[in-house]
Amino acid sequence: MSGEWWWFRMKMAWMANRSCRMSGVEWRWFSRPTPTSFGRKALFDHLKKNGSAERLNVAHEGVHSMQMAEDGDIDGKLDNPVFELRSIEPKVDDVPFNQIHERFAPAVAQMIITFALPSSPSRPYNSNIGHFKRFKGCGYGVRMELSIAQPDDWHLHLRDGELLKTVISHSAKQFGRAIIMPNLRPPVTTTAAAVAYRDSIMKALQGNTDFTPLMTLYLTDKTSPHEIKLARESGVVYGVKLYPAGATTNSQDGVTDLFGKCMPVLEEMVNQNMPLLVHGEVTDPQIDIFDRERVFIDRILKPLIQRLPKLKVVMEHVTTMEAVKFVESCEEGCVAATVTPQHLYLNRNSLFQGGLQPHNYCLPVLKRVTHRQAIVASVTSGNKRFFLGTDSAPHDRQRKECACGCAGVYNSPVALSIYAKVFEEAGALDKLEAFTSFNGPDFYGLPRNTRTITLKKTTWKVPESYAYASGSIVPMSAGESLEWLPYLSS
Ligand SMILES: NC(=O)N[C@@H](CC(=O)O)C(=O)O
Repeated sequence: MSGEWWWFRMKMAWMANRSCRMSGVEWRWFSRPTPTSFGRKALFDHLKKNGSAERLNVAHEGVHSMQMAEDGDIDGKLDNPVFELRSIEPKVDDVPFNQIHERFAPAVAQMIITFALPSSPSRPYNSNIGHFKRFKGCGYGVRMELSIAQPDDWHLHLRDGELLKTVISHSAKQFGRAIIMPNLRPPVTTTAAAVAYRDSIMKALQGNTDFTPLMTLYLTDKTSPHEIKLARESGVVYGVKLYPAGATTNSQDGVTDLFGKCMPVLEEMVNQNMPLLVHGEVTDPQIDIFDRERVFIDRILKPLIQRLPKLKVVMEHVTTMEAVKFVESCEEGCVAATVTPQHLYLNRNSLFQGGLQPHNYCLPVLKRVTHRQAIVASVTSGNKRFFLGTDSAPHDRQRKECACGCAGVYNSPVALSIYAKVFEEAGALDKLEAFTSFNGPDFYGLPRNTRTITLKKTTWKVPESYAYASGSIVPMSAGESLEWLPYLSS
């Protein structure tokens, strides 16, 4: 090769319904010139002659994309690429191509693999190199991208004032819509307050109308059934949040008498098909903090659902195997759950590793690894009852790193990268899109987003903090390297 880097990109539309004919494909690409070198046409003629039917399917996909690449979106020249493609038997010393298939094929709307064919080290070789090892004796890289329907965030704390202005873009850059939690000070207890809060969010968005806040009301013992009617009529309120009084940040005005004073409101919510969004922890000081979710299910959630089987309920930020089992046992479409990045990715060791870690402290608190594993198993199984809800909950650094630190993990900037990582590690990237982008709107009876977002498998470093006028916020995984960087298509 002529002292240049050769790039070509093979773009495979591995749609779900095409995946089976890909099965069993085993390809490796060798970049170095070998005794038999081919131009592009010769390569595919060769494939036709030597490949099996399945292999030819792959080759045809390849032909399309090479032509697309030639049309100019590729970095480099393709006039007469010289390379050899060999089919090989499974085995040997590096990651086989069929792992790409195993991990991605059923899933992914689209995957782009970039092979860099270096003949000179003059260009940086390691940019965009994915997690695939280089093949022995030859250099090339693989770049991967997942394109999925744009996700929504079904549990988000945006706060107000300066904090709102600081965090809003992190959500609006990635998510189409978000359920906005009402635990401000004072809490958003009326439709009028929800409308006003929505206005301030829209203002903070500074003209970005692609992001839609879905407002919620904060349930109290005093909420009236009439307020639920108003909420429904407003067209901007999508749920009512139940905070047991004292359970978490800004919950002091929450509910103390669910089965008494709140019952008429809950009945009206059934009439209005208005979902109840539940912070599922008891506040009984006798109950160990790690058991509060489990006990809540027995004492509150099960009896509630028995009394009002048609009430739509979202168990927010599930953290235990009991919670996922319970949600799985309920009627699909009636009871669902949001799942945060931290409860899928961390366990309670992360609170204490190397000293107290306040930025991993949230409520419900992180649990044992066995709970995390159970949540991962349910969510990555493709169960429609589970969907993305970050519970991203920013607090000023000083309010986290102090003698009595607030609960809440700020995860908006890293959420999609972490979800993708968890699904990838579970071998379930094919289930990611339903979790991030389909199950939520389906449950809420809203249309799925039509835009797409691309997650690029490239390493990026999470900032240590985000500064704002009165302080700074420390994100989840601050300073760590992550992959799967999201880009919204314009
Ligand atoms: N998750 C948290 O730890 N904190 C949330 C409240 C909540 O959802 O519990 C917050 O508003 O800070």
